[in-house]
Amino acid sequence: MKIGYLGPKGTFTEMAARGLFEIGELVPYRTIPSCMDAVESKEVDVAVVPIENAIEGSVNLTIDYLIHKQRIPIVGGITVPIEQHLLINRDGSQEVNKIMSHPHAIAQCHEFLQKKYPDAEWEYMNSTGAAADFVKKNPELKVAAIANELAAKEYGLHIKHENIHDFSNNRTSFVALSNDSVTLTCNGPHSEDKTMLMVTLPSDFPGALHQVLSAFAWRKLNMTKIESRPTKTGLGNYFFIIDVQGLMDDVLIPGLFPSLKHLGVEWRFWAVIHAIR
Ligand SMILES: O=C(O)C(=O)C[C@]1(C(=O)O)C=C[C@@H](O)C=C1
Repeated sequence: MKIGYLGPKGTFTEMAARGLFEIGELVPYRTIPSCMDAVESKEVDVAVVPIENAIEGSVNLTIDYLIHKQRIPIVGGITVPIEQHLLINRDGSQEVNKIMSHPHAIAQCHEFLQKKYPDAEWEYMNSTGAAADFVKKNPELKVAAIANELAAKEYGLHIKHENIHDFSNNRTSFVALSNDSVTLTCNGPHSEDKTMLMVTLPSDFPGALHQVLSAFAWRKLNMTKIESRPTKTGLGNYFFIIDVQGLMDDVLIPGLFPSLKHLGVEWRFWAVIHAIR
């Protein structure tokens, strides 16, 4: 089995892919969309991409691409603890005037950067691994990467500052996308199993969202997230992403759908089965 992931080597997504699948060939892609396109063109059997970070919230690129471009089924998920380090070249300067990383990784370390490197420039990269790769390839520059321990090993970089993320409970959830049924490193139900629903209201009228949420409430469905995203059809047009605890085969979630239909709501759902870490 070929597993596409947001590369290059040494990203958190690689860690997630290794946690989700015991066997398979890992194929790195430069961006989240190219990784998802590779599933549709059958270059790979499955793609692993980040979907939500505990500090920064949703990975909008993944959600929007999943909804507007490639509606690939979610076949699994995993949540990975995120520990960020500041990496520099072993043979390079100890001085740092530029810090590179994925935007989420930079945002997760704002306090540290403000305190330790208030004058350093930031440069956003496609992934933490891409930043580490750049630092490795440019020893003459005074650059550092925010990335993980795997990247430090992979690119032979020195950890100048360890655990620089501002909040200790930093975690990111990743999903596996595939048109086929795949075998996950997963055994039985998990407390983080959830169903993700995309809900579009029939029209904008007072209480429309309240009516939809009532259908969840009286079934005692535990919503763990609700978020609005633009439909991209015009200013002020939004749909909702709703996460509900439990899987589709639970009795209560399928029972929700007739009510949504009655309210004229359009919906789409994905079951996110979590691998055991
Ligand atoms: O850059 C990486 O290593 C990724 O896997 C991407 C990503 C993200 O999209 O949020 C994943 C986990 C961390 O939160 C930082 C970056």
